Amino acid sequence: MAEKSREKPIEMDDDNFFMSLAFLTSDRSKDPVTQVGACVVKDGILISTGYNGMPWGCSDDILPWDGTAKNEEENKRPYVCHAEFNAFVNRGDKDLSGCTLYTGLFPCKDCAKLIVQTGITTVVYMSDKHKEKKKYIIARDILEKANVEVREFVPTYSKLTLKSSATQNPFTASQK
Ligand SMILES: Nc1ccn([C@H]2C[C@H](O)[C@@H](COP(=O)(O)O)O2)c(=O)n1
Ligand SMILES: [Zn+2]
Repeated sequence: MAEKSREKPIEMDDDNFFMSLAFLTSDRSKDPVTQVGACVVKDGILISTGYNGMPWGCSDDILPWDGTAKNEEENKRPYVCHAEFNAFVNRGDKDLSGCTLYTGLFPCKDCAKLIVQTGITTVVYMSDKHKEKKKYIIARDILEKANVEVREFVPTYSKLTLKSSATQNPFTASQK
């Protein structure tokens, strides 16, 4: 029987791998506007993941996600646990000092404070779409003042496909 030809497995570096994992994690978020995923990594080993969502036990359907409600308390935004926050909570009792945080969206000021207090030393982000907003300007300042290394992730793959077959390498990636 002729052997099936297989694509050569790709060797994915940490940044591409863990940012892809952050994006895969973000898929679990119920926020129809912005799905954010984050993961915490130490020495190339995954410690924890998180995505944005309502606090445990609070229904996803009681408040509007789109920010259209007049009163702040009727909007989802102040209630949502951010992806980074959830990644910290989900770590259990693991020590985060010296870890790298991968996040799809630049952290807000509250998550920036947690980044510093947990001892995370590097933040890798993909989008900084809120950079003009006060809480993100403050976040950048907090991280800078606390000497946390912050860098933007620039993907080196143009496409990453996840196939649902357990018997094959489920990833195919196209190099740029
Ligand atoms: N670094 C971030 C920023 C935002 N989020 C969450 C919070 C909301 O569910 C959603 C969108 O926020 P917005 O863009 O409307 O300010 O993303 C997060 O998890 N991590
Ligand atoms: Zn946040």
